[in-house]
Amino acid sequence: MGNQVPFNQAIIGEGAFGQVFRARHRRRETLYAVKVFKTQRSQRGVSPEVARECEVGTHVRQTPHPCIVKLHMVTFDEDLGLYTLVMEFCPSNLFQQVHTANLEALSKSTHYKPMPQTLDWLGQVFLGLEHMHHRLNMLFRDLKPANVILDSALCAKLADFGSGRMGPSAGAYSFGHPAGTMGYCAPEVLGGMPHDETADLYSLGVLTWLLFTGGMPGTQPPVQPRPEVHQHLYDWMLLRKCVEDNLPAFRSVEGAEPEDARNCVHLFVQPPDRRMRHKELRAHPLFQSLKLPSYEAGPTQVETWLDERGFLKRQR
Ligand SMILES: Nc1ncnc2c1ncn2[C@@H]1O[C@H](COP(=O)(O)OP(=O)(O)OP(=O)(O)O)[C@@H](O)[C@H]1O
Repeated sequence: MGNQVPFNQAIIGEGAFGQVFRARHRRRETLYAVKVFKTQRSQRGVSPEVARECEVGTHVRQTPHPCIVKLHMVTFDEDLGLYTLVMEFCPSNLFQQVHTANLEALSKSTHYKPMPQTLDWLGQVFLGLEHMHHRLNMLFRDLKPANVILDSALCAKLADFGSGRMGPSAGAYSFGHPAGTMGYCAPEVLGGMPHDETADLYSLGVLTWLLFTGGMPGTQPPVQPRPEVHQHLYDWMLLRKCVEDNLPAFRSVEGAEPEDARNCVHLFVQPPDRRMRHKELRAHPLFQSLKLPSYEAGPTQVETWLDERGFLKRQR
């Protein structure tokens, strides 16, 4: 990439703190995604949010995992005051997949049909979270479909560390506002209460529900605008009601029974002390057919498992 300046046409997207560009290596044909953080000229140094994202990114880069986006470089240019993350390029994400499946159902006046890879994607997200929680002692805190990106072999990877943090949280908001995204983030995070890895597992429950039903939590507008935390509790109650009443219905997915999926989501959307943890999820009937690599497995064994299931990107 050297001194190449990305063209406008190569912008992939924009987050609260930076833009993501697609870039091609000059000699090799490899594509990269480059996240460049916005800085304000008047400001001395970068914002604490950006510094946090880069700190978390640096840890992820040092101990990589096949189910977390590969970070090639985390750089800081002192003269320009510019932080940059260079990542592997992933052409799609779970939000796009669910959205497309919903549009297809609408256009054919039929019901949402989950992608056949659904269970594998959930297994991959689970492994990425397990690595973050237990190997890196880190919380992700913004698990949602748009932050699960898919590489060219359709392998799911966690991306966007802007809400991540090292270790559990005592509850206070780090940057004056709660981490995460409404509808997906656990009520205790939004309520400013202490939280740990079970907060990410709550979001995994929402993601599971979404992939199996195509539904969107919180899409029903509240009668009156509510403070954020009330809106979130409303989302939580709505989701629990949906799971209990089977609305919208859990659909069949290759290798998984809809009833197992519903039971699994139910165990995730409980209050934190009653939520399933990693060990229980590994033993849950929904995940057993995946034969997940053991917790002790290193990246090579995880790659072998991905290869056996048809999700390994071939190096060029
Ligand atoms: N490695 C990647 N490959 C391809 N696209 C990516 C990659 N990383 C991020 N993107 C895409 O770039 C866009 C912006 O991502 P980014 O993480 O900056 O922001 P966000 O999640 O949209 O917002 P925020 O950071 O405010 O939560 C998203 O559409 C995301 O899917």
